[in-house]
Amino acid sequence: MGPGGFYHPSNRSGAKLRLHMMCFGRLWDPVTKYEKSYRSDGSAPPPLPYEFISLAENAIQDAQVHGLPSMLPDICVANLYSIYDRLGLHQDCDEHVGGLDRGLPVVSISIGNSAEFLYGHTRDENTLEKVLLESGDVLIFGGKSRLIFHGVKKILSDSGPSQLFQETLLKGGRLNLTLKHH
Ligand SMILES: O=C(O)CCC(=O)C(=O)O
Ligand SMILES: [Fe+2]
Repeated sequence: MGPGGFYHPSNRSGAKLRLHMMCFGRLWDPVTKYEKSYRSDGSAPPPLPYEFISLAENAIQDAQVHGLPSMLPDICVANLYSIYDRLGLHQDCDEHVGGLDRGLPVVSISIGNSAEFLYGHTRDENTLEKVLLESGDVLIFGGKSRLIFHGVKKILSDSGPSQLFQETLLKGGRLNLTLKHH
């Protein structure tokens, strides 16, 4: 919380999302998208840490067997979930159309409690696949799957590494770092 830190975002209808969020590198928000450089409290996003960039680049390199284009991230959206939080089905589609067309990958890193992650090529509930994202998992979606529908259905309590919860401020929550190129 506080300037530049986690806040409680709303969607376009004014309803609060069921998570807290902050950005590194540049600003994205469910309502203002990439339009604004400063948040309503006047704060600018903190710089994108070099370690985040290198994590994303290494992950994409490791996935090269799947023929994905490389991607130099310029934004990290950090989502913080309590065990009661979730994220509805959506597409990450506010990035430049050229990058979307080329299928520039998105790198999503999970830390803390596990999440039930749903994904599919349509919004149709019956065709959605489910995968459990555990602490340390890295999910990459790019190429033909860049505009996949996805969401977090549920956070599983007491499912993260106890040492992580003891030694950090992430007390029983889940942190997701989504790295992409605007
Ligand atoms: O928390 C997650 O695993 C997904 C986050 C996400 O889809 C997003 O921030 O756009
Ligand atoms: Fe997303």
